[in-house]
Amino acid sequence: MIPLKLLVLGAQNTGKTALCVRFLTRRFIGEYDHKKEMIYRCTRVVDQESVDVEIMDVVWKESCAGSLEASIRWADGFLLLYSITQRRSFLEVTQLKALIDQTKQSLVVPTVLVANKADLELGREVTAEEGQRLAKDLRCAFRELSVAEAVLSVEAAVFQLIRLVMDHQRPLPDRRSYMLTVRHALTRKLTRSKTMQW
Ligand SMILES: Nc1nc2c(ncn2[C@@H]2O[C@H](COP(=O)(O)OP(=O)(O)OP(=O)(O)O)[C@@H](O)[C@H]2O)c(=O)[nH]1
Repeated sequence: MIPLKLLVLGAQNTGKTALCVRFLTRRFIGEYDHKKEMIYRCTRVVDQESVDVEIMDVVWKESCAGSLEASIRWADGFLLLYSITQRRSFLEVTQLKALIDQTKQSLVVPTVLVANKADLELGREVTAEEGQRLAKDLRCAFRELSVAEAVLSVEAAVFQLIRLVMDHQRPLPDRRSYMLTVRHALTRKLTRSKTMQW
């Protein structure tokens, strides 16, 4: 089976490695000393289906635009991270998403925007509402969480992305998002024709 490829992206110090390690081992390890790009491999059961997953953790300092684009081309889905204690990392998300859309040449790219370090409320520089608004603007799902404190939220975010990718890879008429669009269009049409009968 071809593995499903996820890329974790975000500014420096947002918790990218912490999130990968948390998802794979369920443990939170405070400090990491890895200087190379890493690809983690695992198998998870999603909706009764066994799925092979590869997760790439890009080391920010090393990633020049060219290699970042190569990593984006490699990936099927994206976890875009920022830290709620670092407004700069929040502002960088827009640029990263633009690079993803441009590289993928698509406006529908499975992406979950993750606002990390929710345990550091005292140092908060970005509100949850701002995160939600940005996610909507950039056509992403949104999760605010703490990799340090909540393993279940980390799993939920990654599983949400896996489902988005699986849905995206289905033939068009089988996609949940496609079906929803059709359903909404039909409902609108029905409502209009009922209004006309009155
Ligand atoms: N309080 C808190 N600290 C966190 C959380 N997630 C990560 N950290 C800390 O934030 C720092 C950066 O975490 P990393 O996982 O190395 O971040 P990174 O994005 O991979 O960093 P680069 O590899 O430099 O790009 C570390 O000191 C982590 O312990 C969190 O949810 N809460």
